Amino acid sequence: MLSGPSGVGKGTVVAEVRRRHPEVWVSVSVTTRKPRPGEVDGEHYLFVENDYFDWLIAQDGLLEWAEYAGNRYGTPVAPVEEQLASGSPALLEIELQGARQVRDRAPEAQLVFLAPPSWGELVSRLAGRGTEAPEVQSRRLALAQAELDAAGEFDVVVVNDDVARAADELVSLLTAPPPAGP
Ligand SMILES: Nc1nc2c(ncn2[C@@H]2O[C@H](COP(=O)(O)OP(=O)(O)O)[C@@H](O)[C@H]2O)c(=O)[nH]1
Ligand SMILES: Nc1ncnc2c1ncn2[C@@H]1O[C@H](COP(=O)(O)OP(=O)(O)O)[C@@H](O)[C@H]1O
Repeated sequence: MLSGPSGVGKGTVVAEVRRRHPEVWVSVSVTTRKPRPGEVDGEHYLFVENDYFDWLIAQDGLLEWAEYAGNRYGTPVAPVEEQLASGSPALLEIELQGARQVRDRAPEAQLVFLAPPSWGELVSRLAGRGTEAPEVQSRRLALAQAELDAAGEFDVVVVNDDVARAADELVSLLTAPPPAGP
């Protein structure tokens, strides 16, 4: 499971993992957020209405869900269970509250935190992406500060200095998790 502050490069690193290792299975989340230009329904997210999200919660259809910066995001449980039953790992890209829920529900899950090389680099990546208005960026950066403070809750911290290197490190963690600590 991969978490990290907005703009650190989670989407970019996961896309690189898929490009290099098409065999890696990545969960597609549902969200009430509106698609950004270039985002494909069913590929990046399943974009849904609030009512449908409520229905999924009522059906126990989500492994975890959270509200983040004014929108809701959740992991459909059935595909993840199917994937794990097949004996192969599942990669979930989710935010901190969701990561905590998964940790409580599945203590064997491996939690990976993607960290920026520096705070300044995070700010400039988020601004450079240019998909959010400045006030939305500020909101996400305030959340980012809290997320960085929680990095110690994760099993592994991967620094996204270089996309290819970070993607390789993530794949090696998926295929050969480190031994459990004491
Ligand atoms: N809890 C939870 N968080 C999710 C899920 N899918 C995406 N997220 C997180 O929601 C946050 C906002 O995602 P998004 O709006 O796509 O912005 P971006 O990560 O900055 O590109 C990010 O931290 C994602 O990792 C999910 O299924 N559950
Ligand atoms: N290792 C990297 N070095 C430089 N820029 C990066 C790197 N990883 C991602 N970026 C850029 O940072 C911005 C945010 O990346 P994105 O994947 O959208 O982040 P997240 O999904 O964590 O919000 C994008 O413009 C992306 O091209």
